[in-house]
Amino acid sequence: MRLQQRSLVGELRIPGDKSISHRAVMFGSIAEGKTTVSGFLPGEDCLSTISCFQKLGVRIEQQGEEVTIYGKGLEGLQEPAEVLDVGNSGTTIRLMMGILANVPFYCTLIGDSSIGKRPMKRVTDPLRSMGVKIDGRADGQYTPLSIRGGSTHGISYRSPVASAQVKSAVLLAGLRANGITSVTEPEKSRDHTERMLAAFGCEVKNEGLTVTINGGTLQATHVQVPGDISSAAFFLVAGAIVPNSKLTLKQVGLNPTRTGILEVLKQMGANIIISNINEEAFEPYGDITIETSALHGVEIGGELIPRLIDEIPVLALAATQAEGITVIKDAAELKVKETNRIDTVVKELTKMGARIEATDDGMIIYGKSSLCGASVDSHGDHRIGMMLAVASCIASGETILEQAEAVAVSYPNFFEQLNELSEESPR
Ligand SMILES: O=C(O)C1=C[C@@H](OP(=O)(O)O)[C@@H](O)[C@H](O)C1
Ligand SMILES: C=C(OP(=O)(O)O)C(=O)O
Repeated sequence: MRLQQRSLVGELRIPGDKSISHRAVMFGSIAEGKTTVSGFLPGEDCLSTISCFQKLGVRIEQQGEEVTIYGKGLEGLQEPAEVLDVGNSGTTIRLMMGILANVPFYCTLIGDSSIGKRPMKRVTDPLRSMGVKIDGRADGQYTPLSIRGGSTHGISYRSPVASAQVKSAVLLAGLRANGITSVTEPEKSRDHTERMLAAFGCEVKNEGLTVTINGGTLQATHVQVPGDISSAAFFLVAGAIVPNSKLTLKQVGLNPTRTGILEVLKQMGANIIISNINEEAFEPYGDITIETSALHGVEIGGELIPRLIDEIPVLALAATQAEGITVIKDAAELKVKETNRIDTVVKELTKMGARIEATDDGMIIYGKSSLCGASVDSHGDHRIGMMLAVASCIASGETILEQAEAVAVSYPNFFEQLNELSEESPR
């Protein structure tokens, strides 16, 4: 795909939150009754979740952003005749394993080549200690994985990583476990599972960094999915770094476990206004306006990292346009995402003229540098692809993006929206 400089002005409706869309389908599939979902993200990852639950015998109808799920409870799931293919989606495989821990039948789980490199022991270890039978490559570290659940018991699990996928898998496995199941994390990760379990009528206790569940049955409900702040992040950074830009992003999720990006951009000096906030919904949302801003470098680490983990590639781009040095630390988790995002960010932004170094747990970016067009590659990672497309908006000359189609994993209409905005003020 060929891309070039442009300024960005206008209003956008950001597509539905990926984490919440996955959970709406999963929880609807194991709830009793008809769950309806509006604002669903029809991205490839969430479509993989739908397809897996259909193979587990759940009737699910999806038309664009509207989904209807005819749940018959956990006991309504059926042993699938085929392998469950999660595609590129870590959320699908890890949360689904937690759900499959509750049922006494056999499933095999596979994914694409990226999923084949992502660590699964973080989930297989605690689930095995609950009594689930799991086998897989490298003793259950990698796909293909096979799982047979059934009679399990609760555990008090202290997770070594702040991961919502690990936390969710263990909590979901606790739904039919004998006794109490709790998870304690080193830092607070996104809490969509806890909020949505409560919305489906299941009691969840939150105490500091510990979440506890004492079994539970889910009742169908309606889920309204807000816009995905991780998708909005690309336009937030674009609005801040592209000259003569002003963007308003409508109805974006503002769950505090996800809003680290807003805190960091403000700290960097970005002009951000949040309006029309709705706190009544089970997931808060509001409109975010951002305009071209003079940014300066910052240090990003600690408890902030899980609250902006997926936004780090695009924050690294923002840092190339900030005066001074930006240090990103405590972010070794980036190495086990769709790609090693420390390596792919550094490699691709260097091609465009950025001064950026990889460290063991993050990166150091020396701003401000002028970026130039180059031949760059998403490496099949949606977030790297979108970050590079935003970089092309400020780069001199033409940028050629290989494997641009990867963006469909989380943001199928990303290029359409980018083009619509820049049509209003071509340069
Ligand atoms: O639970 C979720 O929906 C997610 C949790 C995060 O992963 P980890 O749990 O591995 O941190 C995040 O990076 C991913 O995009 C979505
Ligand atoms: C890491 C991501 O997703 P997942 O873990 O679900 O593949 C992401 O969307 O950036």
